[in-house]
Amino acid sequence: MRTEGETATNTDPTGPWSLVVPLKPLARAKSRLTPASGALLRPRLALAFARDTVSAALSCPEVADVVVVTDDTTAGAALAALGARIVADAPAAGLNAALAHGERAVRTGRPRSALAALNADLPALRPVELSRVLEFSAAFPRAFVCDAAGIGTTFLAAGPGVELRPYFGGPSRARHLASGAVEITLSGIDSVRQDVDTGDDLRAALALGVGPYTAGRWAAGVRAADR
Ligand SMILES: Nc1nc2c(ncn2[C@@H]2O[C@H](COP(=O)(O)OP(=O)(O)OP(=O)(O)O)[C@@H](O)[C@H]2O)c(=O)[nH]1
Ligand SMILES: C=C(OP(=O)(O)O)C(=O)O
Repeated sequence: MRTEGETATNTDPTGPWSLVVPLKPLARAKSRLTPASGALLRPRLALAFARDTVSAALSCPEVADVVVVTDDTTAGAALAALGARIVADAPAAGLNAALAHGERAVRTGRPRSALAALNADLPALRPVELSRVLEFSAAFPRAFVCDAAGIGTTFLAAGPGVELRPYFGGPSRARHLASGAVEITLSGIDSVRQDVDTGDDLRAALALGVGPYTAGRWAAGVRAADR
């Protein structure tokens, strides 16, 4: 594990980043949130989280493009309107297959691109914090950020010409460490770590300060017009 103060092995700048954001169909997304949100609000919150995540990512000066891998047409249209490129989840074989598919889509067009996977459930994501993570990651072949719970992963980066090799899902922090990826232990990147799976996670994200889509959706709840 490397910390902020340690010497990096390669300080070459990697140039602009491509981010791959996976998103499950909204009808199935964020199922663990149902007890806190109710069944009607849950898919709308899942979309709001993705909009805030993609919007913050696109605001980072280091980010050249954001590729969203999803089969959800509603989410695809909403995220394309923000400036993301939408790629169908053609493998339909789960999260890591979707990320590998997104990686191929990026590298077909930009073979030497630095690339990172970023979960779509980071509604408090702050561009300045993601920028720090990208800058730090640029020094290593592969690097990751563990989630707020300290068990999973919210971000995994691969430098130019380096395969992403994602091992997301459940206790992925240990798998990413075992795979040789460097854990990013920067302080002050809470917004990059705060994924939202449960009601407690949502409360933590709201306390950090969520983006406008999530704030608006949470405040409005499920309006009569949405039913
Ligand atoms: N394209 C794609 N994205 C996925 C898939 N599975 C999970 N994701 C996305 O991967 C990220 C992390 O997934 P989770 O935190 O487990 O989110 P989730 O699957 O919606 O949550 P739960 O239903 O509560 O398990 C989120 O952005 C999900 O939308 C998949 O099979 N395909
Ligand atoms: C996708 C992951 O976990 P979760 O489903 O708990 O967000 C992960 O952390 O790799």
